[in-house]
Amino acid sequence: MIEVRGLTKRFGATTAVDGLSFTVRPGRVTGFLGPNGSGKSTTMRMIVGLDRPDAGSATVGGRPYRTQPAPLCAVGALLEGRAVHRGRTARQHLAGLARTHGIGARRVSEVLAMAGLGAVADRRAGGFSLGMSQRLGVASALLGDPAVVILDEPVNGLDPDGVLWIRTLLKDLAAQGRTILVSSHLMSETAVTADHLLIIGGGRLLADVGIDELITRAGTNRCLVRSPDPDVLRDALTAAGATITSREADSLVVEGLAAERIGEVAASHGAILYELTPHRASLEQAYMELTR
Ligand SMILES: Nc1ncnc2c1ncn2[C@@H]1O[C@H](COP(=O)(O)OP(=O)(O)OP(=O)(O)O)[C@@H](O)[C@H]1O
Repeated sequence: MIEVRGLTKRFGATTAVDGLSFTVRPGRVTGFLGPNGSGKSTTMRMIVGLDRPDAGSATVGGRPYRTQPAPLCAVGALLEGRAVHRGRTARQHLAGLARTHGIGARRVSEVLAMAGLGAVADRRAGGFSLGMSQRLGVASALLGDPAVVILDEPVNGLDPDGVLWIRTLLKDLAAQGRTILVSSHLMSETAVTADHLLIIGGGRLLADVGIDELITRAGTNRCLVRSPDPDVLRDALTAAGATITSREADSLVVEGLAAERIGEVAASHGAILYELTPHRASLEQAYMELTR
């Protein structure tokens, strides 16, 4: 568990983080969302003791990061601009970190494989692409088998393969009961992986909310419905209280009814469904409205 209370950081006249309080719980992926410059990195840096707060506190598993006896085993963090000695190989880099915590060579090989770096483990990290460097950063974060994982924009620089890898990894880590905090400035990316969202703007908390609740709260319950019986469906859904905002050959955009209810209405009228997709654009809209 991560607990942040009244956290504040100023850089000269800029208040980067402004009285932030939130709790990040285990067993789920928490997305830390906000536009560029909203204070995500600064918050994460304060959680792991790299920046000193002007006010407030952050604890991991009940104690400040700086007082953790074996920090790598308590918190795994990937932060922007993490330094890797360019002349060292990926394995040497990890082995160096491992030595500071009495972690063995076997765990180094394990995290190299987990990060998909097995084949390049003995190449110099200086020649790594941005995506490979990100993978090495994630491998470093997981080295100590930490209960809490903090990743700052891990998708940056990853190819589609890498993006899929990180999504699956985050979900697996959460399913193992770990606490996962992952930042992004993109709702579309976060919505795929996160169960819960912390949305910030101007260093302040705008929302601490489950993804499903955000959709409901935004009141933009929109679904794309494809069917060979669009006329039957249009009439039945309208009668059930929905608004049809668009109609094409075999598809309808339906507002005001949850996907489950649309399915029930279709079944009770014997209408075949080819597709029933809750609109992710509505999440994007809710995010834009919150952070405007
Ligand atoms: N070391 C620093 N010195 C001066 N200003 C800083 C420093 N670090 C951050 N800031 C400022 O604090 C604010 C918050 O920055 P931060 O990097 O935490 O935001 P962010 O949400 O992580 O943005 P991004 O998505 O662009 O990384 C910005 O206005 C930034 O310019």
